[in-house]
Amino acid sequence: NKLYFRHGPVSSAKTLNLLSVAHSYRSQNKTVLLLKPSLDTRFGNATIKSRSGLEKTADFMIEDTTDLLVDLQKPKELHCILVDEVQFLSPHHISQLRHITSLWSVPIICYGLRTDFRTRLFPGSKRLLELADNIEEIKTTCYGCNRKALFNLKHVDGVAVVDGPSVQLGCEESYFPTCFTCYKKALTQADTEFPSD
Ligand SMILES: Nc1ncnc2c1ncn2[C@@H]1O[C@H](COP(=O)(O)OP(=O)(O)O)[C@@H](O)[C@H]1O
Ligand SMILES: Cc1cn([C@H]2C[C@H](O)[C@@H](COP(=O)(O)O)O2)c(=O)[nH]c1=O
Repeated sequence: NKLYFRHGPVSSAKTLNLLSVAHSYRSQNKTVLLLKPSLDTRFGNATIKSRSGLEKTADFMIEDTTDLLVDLQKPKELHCILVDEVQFLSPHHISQLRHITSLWSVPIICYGLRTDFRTRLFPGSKRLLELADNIEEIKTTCYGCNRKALFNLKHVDGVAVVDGPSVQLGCEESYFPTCFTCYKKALTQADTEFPSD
């Protein structure tokens, strides 16, 4: 059974896609487990919510200390596991998900960001790129033009930034999906260098 990584920039409808897949399984009386990192508290602890307004409750929250191979209980019948905000999981949790696909014979579909606002891979996303059978891009347009968005531009008080911690929960007021050209332009306007190598 396969491990999937469906990645896209902020606001590309990743959560909407996850909720739609969950709905499809459940409408066929199939069992899905919805997982998310406990770090993501934006919409209340166990809520998986899309900007479209749709939401569902997570079945299991993954803490830093969670041992998925011990703490996650397999239901009698299980057809799929869906994981939201997967960029916040540790590489170890990603490895454990990889093992669960074969131990439980179940597909696992992970949704999340590939890179942070500094253009760097999140550690969990890096591990997924290494371990996933299937890597799919969820596309959206740049907020500044009509090209495809690739990066996540962070604004603080309306000014583009590339400094600060990788993780800071937020919505449209902080992060915008952008193409390379608009990302670079916003940094230039803020007198900030493109992240160095
Ligand atoms: N008021 C709205 N009604 C319907 N769809 C919306 C609304 N606001 C945003 N959306 C859509 O929701 C999607 C993004 O939501 P979400 O699933 O939260 O994305 P992501 O998980 O990638 O951040 C976009 O496709 C956007 O067009
Ligand atoms: C780019 C970026 C994002 N985050 C946070 C902001 C949100 O809480 C989530 C992304 O949610 P979405 O459903 O994909 O919009 O991640 C962060 O902490 N650091 C970043 O660099």
